Amino acid sequence: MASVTKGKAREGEKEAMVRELEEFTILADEFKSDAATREKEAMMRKLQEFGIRLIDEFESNPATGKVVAMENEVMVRKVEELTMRLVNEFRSNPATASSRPTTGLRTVPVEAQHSTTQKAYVLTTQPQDGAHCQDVECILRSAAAKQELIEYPMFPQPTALLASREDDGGQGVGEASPPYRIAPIPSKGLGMIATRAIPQGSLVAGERPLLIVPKMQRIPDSTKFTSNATVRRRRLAIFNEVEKEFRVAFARMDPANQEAYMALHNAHRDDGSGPLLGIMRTNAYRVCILEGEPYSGVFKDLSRINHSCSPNTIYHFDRASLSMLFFAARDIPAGAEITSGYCDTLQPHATRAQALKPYGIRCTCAACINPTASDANRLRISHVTDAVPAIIRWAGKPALPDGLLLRPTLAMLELIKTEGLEGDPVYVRVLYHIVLVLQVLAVTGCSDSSMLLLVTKQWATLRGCFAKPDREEQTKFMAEMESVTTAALARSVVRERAVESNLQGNIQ
Ligand SMILES: C[S@@+](CC[C@H](N)C(=O)[O-])C[C@H]1O[C@@H](n2cnc3c(N)ncnc32)[C@H](O)[C@@H]1O
Repeated sequence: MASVTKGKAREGEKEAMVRELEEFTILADEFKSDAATREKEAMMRKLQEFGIRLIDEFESNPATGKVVAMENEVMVRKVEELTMRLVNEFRSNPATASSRPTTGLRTVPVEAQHSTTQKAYVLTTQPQDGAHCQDVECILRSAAAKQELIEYPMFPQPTALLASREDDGGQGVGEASPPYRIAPIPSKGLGMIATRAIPQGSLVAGERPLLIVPKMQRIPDSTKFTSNATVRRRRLAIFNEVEKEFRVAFARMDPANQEAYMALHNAHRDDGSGPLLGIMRTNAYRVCILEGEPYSGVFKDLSRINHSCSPNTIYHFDRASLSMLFFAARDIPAGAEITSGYCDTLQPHATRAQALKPYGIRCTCAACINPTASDANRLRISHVTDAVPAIIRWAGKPALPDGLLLRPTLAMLELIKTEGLEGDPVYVRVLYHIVLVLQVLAVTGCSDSSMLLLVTKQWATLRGCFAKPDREEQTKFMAEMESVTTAALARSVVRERAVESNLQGNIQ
């Protein structure tokens, strides 16, 4: 299996691999109901995580996935190891051994393994804070997931900007209203249009989902399969069961939210997905992780945002307000379409085109129409790595020229802007590199502080558009700042001494 992950696997091989991994997940569920020990449960979780990540990678990018090839290989080896252990345990476990055939995963009978006591999911309406039409219907895997959702610090906060239905009847005009309207876009269906200029870093929209569901559709405990059920049949059965689950949650939703949900686009009408699942699969954003499991949500307005390979937004899910926040990645003029990236926009055109297929999208943006130069640019941009250690080394060596790192980092920033990738984390990373270099130059008196202030402000604004850094990231950031400042001070002392000795030399 590892050989097909080396980047250039054919479409059929990838599909087979995805199908196999889906089966691992099914197997994982079956096994879970029999797992008696902690070790087995931990194994299951790991296996599922790897399975989910791999399926994600391969579905979104059939050539290499979003991760680099090395990482892919390591992941696949781990999945293989875990699966072997799992299957061996399965066979040697007296509770399951007799019912397990020895002919591989495809023919594993499911019916003998289901726990009838295990509850499949928990339905809850959150946050119930009194905001009209702003409650979110949630299908959660467990009561523990619900606890994790509602025990988040400061939960529930109001949404940052109410959706247009709340304050001006959806007209989208006036300063208090959202700066957008939903309108038809040629050859894209509906889309989101800026009704006024939105400066870089400003909030475009804050909206709670209509429905939150687990991202991975699992086989419910009640599902029965015959021992020779094909993958396709199992898949359809899963779709059916999920649709039933969704229907129960849908029935609990506010009628206005039900109407908004059913009005959304469905690109999965012909693949066996029911209407509720089809709409979820077309419109969902990943929202949060609960009990280690990713969840998706669909939105009345945000799900109208169309794809671009040069998106003009940055978004993250804010757990405290249970809402998705969209920000302008660059200045958005009034009348421009507001867009997001449905795929990894640093990947080449061919890979992006594959990832967009499930949405029925044939992208006609500038980077897709004329991909040769753009692919080369994006490849260069994707190679940007953490340059902080290099900056610290440069700062600590006063003999190295002042412009050594500034010129290439500024050039990279321009390249990212040319490709319209200000919404990608790489842009913030390069801004950070420039801030550090300018700091060193300012301390050594080699640049004026106005540029430093300007770039620092831009970096801080855009950094705030992404999810808050966790404690580990914050600690790393503080340590980096300290190292750069220390190196800059040492550099400036050496420079001052050199100037002094030059002066003395001139006087003598
Ligand atoms: C999440 S919906 C976006 C809103 C949708 N346009 C609507 O009318 O509700 C995704 C669907 O929008 C369309 N779409 C999104 N981005 C597009 C693009 N760049 N070009 C063409 N169609 C696009 C596709 O039909 C896709 O399945």
